[in-house]
Amino acid sequence: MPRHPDPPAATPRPAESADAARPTLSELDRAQRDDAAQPTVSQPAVPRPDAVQAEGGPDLRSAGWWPDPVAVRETRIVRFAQWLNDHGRAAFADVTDYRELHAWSVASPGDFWGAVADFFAVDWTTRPGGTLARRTMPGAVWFPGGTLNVGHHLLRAGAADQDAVVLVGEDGERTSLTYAQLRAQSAAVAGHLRALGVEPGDRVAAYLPNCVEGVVAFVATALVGAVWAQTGLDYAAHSAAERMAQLSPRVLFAGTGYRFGGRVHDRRAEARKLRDLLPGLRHTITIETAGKRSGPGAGTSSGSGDGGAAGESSWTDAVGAEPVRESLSVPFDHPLWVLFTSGTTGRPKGIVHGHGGILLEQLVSPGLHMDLRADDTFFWYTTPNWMMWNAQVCGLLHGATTMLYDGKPTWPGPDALWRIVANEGVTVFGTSPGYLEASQRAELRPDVPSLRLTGVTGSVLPAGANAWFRERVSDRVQLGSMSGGTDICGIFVAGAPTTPVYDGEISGPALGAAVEVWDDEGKPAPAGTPGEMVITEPMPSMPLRFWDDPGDVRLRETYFGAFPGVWRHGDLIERTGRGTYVIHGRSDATINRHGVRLGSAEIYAAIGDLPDVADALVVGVEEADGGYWMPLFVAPTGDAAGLADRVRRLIAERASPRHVPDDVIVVSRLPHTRTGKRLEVPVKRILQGADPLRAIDRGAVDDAGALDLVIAAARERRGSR
Ligand SMILES: CC(=O)CC(=O)O
Repeated sequence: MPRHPDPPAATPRPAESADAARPTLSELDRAQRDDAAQPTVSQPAVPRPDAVQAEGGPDLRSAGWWPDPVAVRETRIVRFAQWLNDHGRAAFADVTDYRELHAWSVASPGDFWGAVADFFAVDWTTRPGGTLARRTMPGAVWFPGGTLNVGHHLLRAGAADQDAVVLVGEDGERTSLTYAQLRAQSAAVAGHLRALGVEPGDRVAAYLPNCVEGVVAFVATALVGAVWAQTGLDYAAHSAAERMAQLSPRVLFAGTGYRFGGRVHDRRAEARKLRDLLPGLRHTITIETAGKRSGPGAGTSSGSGDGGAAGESSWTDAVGAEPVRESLSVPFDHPLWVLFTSGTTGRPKGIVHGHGGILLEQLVSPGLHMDLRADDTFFWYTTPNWMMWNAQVCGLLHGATTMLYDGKPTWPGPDALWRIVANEGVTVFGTSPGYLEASQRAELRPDVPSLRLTGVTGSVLPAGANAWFRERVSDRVQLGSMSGGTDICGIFVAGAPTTPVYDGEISGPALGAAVEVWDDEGKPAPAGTPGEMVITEPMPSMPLRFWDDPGDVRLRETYFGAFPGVWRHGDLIERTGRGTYVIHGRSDATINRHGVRLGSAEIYAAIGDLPDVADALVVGVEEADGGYWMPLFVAPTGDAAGLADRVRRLIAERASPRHVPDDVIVVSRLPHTRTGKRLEVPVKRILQGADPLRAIDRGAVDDAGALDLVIAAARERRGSR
């Protein structure tokens, strides 16, 4: 297979410098197929001020944030639209009009993704023979014949002496690597993997906290064409094995400990347990992470490195190995990593993504939607268990500095993440709605002058959090809510530098995402009516397959079972009259009370700023006798006297009397997935009679004791009704 020459030392190439002399991917593609024969999709639009006035549309004064018309001209998304016009690939009347750009991106997906590859100067080893050779779902064929390597792209864009990765620990310890160091270390670790006998397509597992070594290990794995799979070090060994044993990894990178909530958690024994639970494992590379100072006997024995049975080596051995001189060029659809679903419904499914699809998605989502550039410091609070870790590392594609934090977001106080933003000069910051709400409850006033964009994802951003952000953080900084998922390691709906932000709404469909809202019969739902979010055109980062799913049976069932040929994502979503979106929750957790569909998000939003509610969880349970029960669990911040009545009153006032739950049950704490998501579906299933051990993988829950509390409290209340 051809290889890229010497990628670890590659000189960064300026992005957006496509070679005009070569045939463009769209030209190649047009020769292969007739895009015009394909159906186009109806397009939602995000209105501009002039357009809105002309159409007598929504009152723009209700937009909480509006793009600066001068500043947008400098954004990458506008430069992309201008570039499309200049190269005759599109003919936009207004390059700052997001609606036009989006409509084009989904009417001609092959042209769009091909243009992305050219605009960002994707470094093909072998140029593909077209862009979208088969436009079907599942089974789309993207960039046939093209070969490349994501690892090479992660290393090429940053300046040698610029920080590539910075880790801040809970204790304030700071570790960093420049791009030159990242290149050198990942080439060496790649050499170590090769010396251990790792072949393209072999799996490399990681059991690590957030650490710079994890980034190096991932890049190294990609450079040799092996497949990365990671579970955070906070998972118990058997839960990590439930994910990774499916893959029979050859090599395991294992950390020794992590910090969380002011404590060091020594994980050496757990790592040893995991090693014994992975069939076919040949070698473990131990990385001394936060547990290194926690006692004697850290498992760092310098080992054989010979690829024999159960060898061991240290990180020092790995970075001291003979470096590879080149990355392995692999086909567009060569597997890059396996991401796992959160495991809240049965055994975690392994989602396999490819080099080319992830590269393109991660050029678009941070590069165009977040305007990420080489001079940015990009910090998204995440754990290695969540796809946002993968997305954040892809900030390297843009030459940015990627910030990692290992610890609790509210330790030693609720402002922990804001302090990192301030101290490190973070320019693009990502967090969860929950963190913003906690900041609001704590009445913080973060002083973060470096910030120019904040993103949130993971759950629904209530309108109150937008207003708080404007008043207490900045009215200059765009606060963009977005939603996509592990399934594509990317976004379906999001903001962009050219779109306004309306409180509690997501600004529009993401580029390349043909988002529609359908009713249960598969007909488009009118604006203002919640329905299923569907995607009607293929995207290159859709899963190549699920791990161990012969004939793609589970993959088809998961995404294409409801509407053949159309991706049903499982989100209950509404398109507003102005073309923005409101997500009401997961569609399988929808509350359907006496025929009225209610989104749990409206209930959370109604009580989100109540200072005495720390957390809430609502479910709707269809009962065996045909009845319907809707309990709301609340965890109080302090004294719970009178809380249930206050909660009921507020929901009736701010949502509607229909949203008032049948019961408000106060519990001391609530469970989530380890990525911070509410456990609506498993709790509902358990209350409907499912076996708790089958309804959820307890290892995927942050506090399994809290889950038991919720179930016991619910049963007790139901018994007394
Ligand atoms: C981008 C996302 O949608 C992240 C998530 O919620 O998993």
